[in-house]
Amino acid sequence: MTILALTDLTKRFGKQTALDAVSLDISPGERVALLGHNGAGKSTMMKLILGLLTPDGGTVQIAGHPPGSAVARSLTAYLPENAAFHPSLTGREMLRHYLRLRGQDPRGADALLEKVGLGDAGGRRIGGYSKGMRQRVGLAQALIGTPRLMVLDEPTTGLDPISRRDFYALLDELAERGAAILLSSHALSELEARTDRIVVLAQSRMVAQGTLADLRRAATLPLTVHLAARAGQGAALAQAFPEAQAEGDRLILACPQEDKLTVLERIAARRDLIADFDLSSPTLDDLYAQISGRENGRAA
Ligand SMILES: Nc1ncnc2c1ncn2[C@@H]1O[C@H](COP(=O)(O)OP(=O)(O)OP(=O)(O)O)[C@@H](O)[C@H]1O
Repeated sequence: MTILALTDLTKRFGKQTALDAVSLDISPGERVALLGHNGAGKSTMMKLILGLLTPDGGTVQIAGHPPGSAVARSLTAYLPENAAFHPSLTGREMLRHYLRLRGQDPRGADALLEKVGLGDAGGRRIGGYSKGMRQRVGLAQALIGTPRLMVLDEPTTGLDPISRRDFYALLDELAERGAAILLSSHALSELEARTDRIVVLAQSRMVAQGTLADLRRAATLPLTVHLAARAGQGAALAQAFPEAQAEGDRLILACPQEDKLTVLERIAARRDLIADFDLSSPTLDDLYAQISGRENGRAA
């Protein structure tokens, strides 16, 4: 089953193509990260999904319904990049208002506040909230009802590290209950363990998509091997791995994916010289830099 289906979705603003024939399906329980440089088309894609913009080509379907329709709206929750709230209302009053708008019992406000860690601040005016607290009000608003699709535009901007961790834990919980989640972010390192699939937009086109493992396989980036010599064996180790770079008393070796086993065999064969070693895969930052760099090069 698919909750969100984009087919050849295209949007132009005058001569500027903001989104170019993007197709994407998201299933219940999937957490998908949308990455792309400024102006790549992420917000445009989200606005098309919400029915706030009309496409120039292609289609959007939310559980089979057109975006902006009553059913699609009841299934979709949205957290905009800079959620704005009435500063003179308290967090509780604001959420009661949103609950009423969505035809729900306003007494649910306290449970929502509790859920996003604002249980103690519900009686204070939003004007006095920090940026992170306002972001949490936005998240609480997005949790009203039982959204099947959550569209979150840079939701962790302004959140401190603990709040980010709590935020992703909440997303995990929602995904476990079957919500499909599409979130954009520039904070790549925090997405590595927290999303099931990564979609990369560049120059308005989708240039890569897959799990982190898929992207790693498709990339030509090497793994990095760190070797630490046994006492007094630094020079001998450097001779055994002449292609490595020395950094203090450690050696750093770039290891192409296809040579992984060969390099491990060489390490095992020289265990007399090696006290310890580490093997690290390219990070999402490395992969993203490679993918978007490649595309920028193509566009130049
Ligand atoms: N209302 C609009 N009118 C004209 N051009 C627009 C409009 N909205 C977006 N664009 C253009 O479409 C392109 C994609 O913009 P979009 O806001 O979707 O990018 P983004 O990936 O969300 O960027 P950011 O990371 O900066 O939020 C940009 O070139 C932008 O200038």
